Amino acid sequence: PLPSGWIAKTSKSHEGRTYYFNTVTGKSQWDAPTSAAVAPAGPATVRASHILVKHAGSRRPASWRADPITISKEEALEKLAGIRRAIVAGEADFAEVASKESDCSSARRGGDLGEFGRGQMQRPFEEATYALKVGELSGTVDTDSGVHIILRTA
Ligand SMILES: N=C(N)NCCC[C@H](NC(=O)[C@@H]1CCC/C1=C\[C@H](COP(=O)(O)O)NC(=O)[C@@H](N)Cc1ccccc1)C(N)=O
Repeated sequence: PLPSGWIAKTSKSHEGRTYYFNTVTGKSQWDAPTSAAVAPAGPATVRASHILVKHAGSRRPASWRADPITISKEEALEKLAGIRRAIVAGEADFAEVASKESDCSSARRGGDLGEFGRGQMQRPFEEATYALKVGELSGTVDTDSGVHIILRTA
């Protein structure tokens, strides 16, 4: 059997040759994976809150806060850096700032996204969250939705 996370697939472009696809990392390879090759999966689910600042390049440049959202990505990064500094300095409470500033519908829950497992969030968001210890605050994380800071809560 294949190590967990891997599936065998039949290649369409190489006369039906079998190849191997890792459903966690999205990697494909010709040779059968050995168990050492499996990426560390980490816990089945994590819980996090986030603050999302969208910008003109966001995949959906609109939110409960503003429609349309027209600030540039640079401005969004500056805004988020200011928010992060205030939180780290203890001058602002994460949930309070999320409820006022986050362009995600989770704003109404203080940024709380609830629990999620691998494969649910956009990859950069997932990787950043799984890399955090519980209670740790991420740096700025870039996804197609915009720029985020993430607080891992479980
Ligand atoms: N709990 C889930 N599985 N819900 C589906 C998540 C879909 C996932 N979302 C993301 O990866 C980013 C990072 C976190 C939020 C988010 C994006 C957007 C905002 O960006 P936009 O889509 O306008 O570009 N907010 C959401 O999705 C919200 N439903 C998240 C949420 C809100 C309230 C309660 C729980 C979850 C994706 N694969 O696109």
